[in-house]
Amino acid sequence: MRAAGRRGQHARSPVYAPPLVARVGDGRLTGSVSRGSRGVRVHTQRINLSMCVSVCFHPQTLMWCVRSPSPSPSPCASPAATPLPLTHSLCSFPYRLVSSIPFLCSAPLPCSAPPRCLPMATPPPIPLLDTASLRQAALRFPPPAGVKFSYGTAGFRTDAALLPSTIFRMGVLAALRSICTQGITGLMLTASHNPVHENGVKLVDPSGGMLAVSWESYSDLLANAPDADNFVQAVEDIIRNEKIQERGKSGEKVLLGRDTRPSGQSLLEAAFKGVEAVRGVEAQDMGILTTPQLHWMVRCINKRVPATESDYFRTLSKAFSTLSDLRPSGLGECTDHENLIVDAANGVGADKLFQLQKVTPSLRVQVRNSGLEGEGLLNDGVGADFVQKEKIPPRGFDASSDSSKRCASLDGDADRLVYFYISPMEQTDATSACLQLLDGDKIATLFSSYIMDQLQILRGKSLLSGAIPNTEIPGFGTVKVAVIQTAYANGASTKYIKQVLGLEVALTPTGVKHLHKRAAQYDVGIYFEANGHGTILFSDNFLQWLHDAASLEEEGQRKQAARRLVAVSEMVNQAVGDALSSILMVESVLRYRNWSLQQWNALYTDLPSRQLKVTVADRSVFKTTDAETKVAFPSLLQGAIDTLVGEYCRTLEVVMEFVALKVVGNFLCFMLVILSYQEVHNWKSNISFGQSREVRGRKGFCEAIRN
Ligand SMILES: CC(=O)N[C@H]1[C@@H](OP(=O)(O)O)O[C@H](CO)[C@@H](O)[C@@H]1O
Repeated sequence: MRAAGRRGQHARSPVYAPPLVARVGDGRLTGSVSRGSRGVRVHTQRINLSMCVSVCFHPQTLMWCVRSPSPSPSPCASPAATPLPLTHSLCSFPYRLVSSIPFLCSAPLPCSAPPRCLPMATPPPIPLLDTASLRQAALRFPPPAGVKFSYGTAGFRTDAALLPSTIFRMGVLAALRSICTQGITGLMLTASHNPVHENGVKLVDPSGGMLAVSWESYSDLLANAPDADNFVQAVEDIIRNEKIQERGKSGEKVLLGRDTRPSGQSLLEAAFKGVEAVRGVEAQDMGILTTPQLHWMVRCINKRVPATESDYFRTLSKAFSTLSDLRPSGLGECTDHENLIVDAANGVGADKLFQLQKVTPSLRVQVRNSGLEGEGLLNDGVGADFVQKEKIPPRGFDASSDSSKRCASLDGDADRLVYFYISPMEQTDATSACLQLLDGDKIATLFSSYIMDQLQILRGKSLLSGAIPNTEIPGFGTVKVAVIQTAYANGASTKYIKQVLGLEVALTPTGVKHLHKRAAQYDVGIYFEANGHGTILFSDNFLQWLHDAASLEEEGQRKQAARRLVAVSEMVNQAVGDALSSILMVESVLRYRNWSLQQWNALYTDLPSRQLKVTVADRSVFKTTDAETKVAFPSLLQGAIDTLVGEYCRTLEVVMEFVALKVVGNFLCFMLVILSYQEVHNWKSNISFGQSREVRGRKGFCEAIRN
């Protein structure tokens, strides 16, 4: 908005550094203040309101005035309206002062007649975009020919060389999302567990969670626009569709993070250019981070709590110490004298673990596969995905010298965690050593049993009094607790959680966005995918009660249990699954129980299973239902799978749970059945799974499922 004052001695000299922010209706009004010959003026940067206003500040009376943009050069010619005191809530208008500014200046009253507020029928459009420069910027990042981008379970992921246009465009989208939600968003450059030559992008909503599902189609739309003109058109469509023009405030920002991939730096440039192509939105480089750290920062910054990387480490470390201090007496010394050996997948988790360890001396960790020269490539024969799928030790681990040791694996961006140990050869019937995997399911049961213990204490019951579903706690009421899993969960874990812990288990499709959303419906929602993604969520209501109980209860067991749960809520990432905070949680629970990995593993025995992955020409052909446990299309497929499963059940005497079908949307993933796209298309004419070329081409279907 144009400043009204004549240029004079004081014209445009800034008076206040702090930004001035007033909330107006559902928009926010932000401006800087300067002193002109007519007094002190507030220059608004952006207004998206049902009425268009400027704000001026009456220095002698400490008054605010709000007026319409003047059609004449002299706004003071407008009829008078009563100025409103600074401290006034401005409620005669739909205005609320959200931050006041210190009064520093005493210039003369600017106008003889204060201006008035004048509603305007249609606000003039405030362009977010300079379409010409957006087009110009987009021209610098042309999309690769013949590539179709598809927003997968958690964003885009492909060969890094193909990504600059997509990253630029996701920068634009993250900026639009920031304006639309009036919050700070995030953009993480990572391809997680995928090979080092790939990269990708995950977008973070102001809640700290994944990008809203309703915006995923915009991502596809932008990423696949064939040229700059179509891209600009698509951006304008989104702005219109989401009515973004009317929502803007200032202070919109996108936090940018990246993992250690070499392609990260140049893709970061593309992301910067994308964000800054949207007027008024700032991009802030947060440096090299784990994916969960960026989610955590976005969540915290939007909640106005300290959100730097040091804050992250400090918060985790403090909660870990609290849990150590609250370890029940009488358990004796911890059995975990040995270091935990962590395979960091040659990724970002290694350095972050070093940093965490610096502020958490009682965490005894030895890091391997840290990505240093000579240690190997990111995710190559190492990391949580490798260990979980292959069930063999990662590179850098030796079956004999590391046997029985406490080990864990992260993935490349440290949002997955699995634990494992290698059984000594004499304890296995095989000729080679056997890796004992403690995957996301085992972690979920460990966490759930700990949470249930604490609830039992809060309930005033003995820990031995058995399963307590939906615990009634004096002073709070019923605490709704559930464990959220996907179709990949091992049936033995589900049975244990339901029957031994007495907890509800909910199934959702694969992808953190689904599990997280479901977990948030409970007072305590523990979610984990078998691959090691997961966390524990607490409802605001229950957390508030826990805080009160932790401070108000008399010294005793109940107070301790409340304090433990508060510490858990601070240590375990509330935005997304986080391998580093999950390590601290696992270590805390093992210390609390004085358990070794072997004792933890003995909670239940996994049913044997094998996961097979088949690349198909077009995964979108396949539709699943019942949280991905059944094929809905092609329609004959499920019947054939059932028949085949039935046959193998008979011949191999395998249990039904072993052969349940698991299908995932990102690629076609069967726990058991192998088929190819071509075969699905020939389905009606001659398909017989057991005889298919793919099946014969491997070591054989029977052998595959026996492993
Ligand atoms: C944040 C997120 O949703 N991550 C997804 C994604 O894992 P990444 O570790 O982010 O690659 O793909 C997995 C397999 O499809 C799925 O299990 C998981 O939930």
